[in-house]
Amino acid sequence: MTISVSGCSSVYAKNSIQSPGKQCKYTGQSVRALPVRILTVGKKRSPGVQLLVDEYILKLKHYCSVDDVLVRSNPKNARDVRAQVEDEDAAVIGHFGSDDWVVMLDENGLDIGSEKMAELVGDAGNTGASRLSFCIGGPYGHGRKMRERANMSIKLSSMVLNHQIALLVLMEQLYRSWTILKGQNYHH
Ligand SMILES: C[S@@+](CC[C@H](N)C(=O)[O-])C[C@H]1O[C@@H](n2cnc3c(N)ncnc32)[C@H](O)[C@@H]1O
Repeated sequence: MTISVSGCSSVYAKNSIQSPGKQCKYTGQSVRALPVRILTVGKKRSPGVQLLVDEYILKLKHYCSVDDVLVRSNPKNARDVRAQVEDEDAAVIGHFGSDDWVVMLDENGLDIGSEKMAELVGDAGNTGASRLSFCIGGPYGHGRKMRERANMSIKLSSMVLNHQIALLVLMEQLYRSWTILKGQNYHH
């Protein structure tokens, strides 16, 4: 099942007190804030990345709760890539509730801008889901089961990113999304 993330307006409200930047269809409306869970497949994180992750979790806590979960890469020490990806899929999917709205991060996913990302966050609150989950794959990406489970797949760039960099870009875009939804002066 997929959702549409179209229809953002980029009208700039010059006379607004908050002087918001580009807007989306939910700007100024009340949006149901689903708790967010981000699952990243990988090994131990670098301290520098962890500092930034913690900083964005603090920023995001003004808007929604954020659960940052590191899923161990190759959890069963499989010897071939296919088995490794299947094991990683199973480990990640095991963290999802049946009513999670799951967004898969993938370099071949849907190319959306920041306003549409804000709409994705707003739309997720209207799906009936109880949590918005994002998943970032391991060194070989996601497998078939994850692709079947995900409600949608998005790209952050046309370039392939290291999973730790993908996590940071995702967190910054979630923060940006909330400032767009709230009409705050961050996104220009
Ligand atoms: C090192 S990449 C894996 C690349 C691998 N070629 C693959 O098959 O996906 C690890 C993870 O980071 C995320 N990622 C990397 N580049 C991305 C991009 N441009 N957009 C969205 N997610 C990306 C994806 O979740 C990917 O599974």
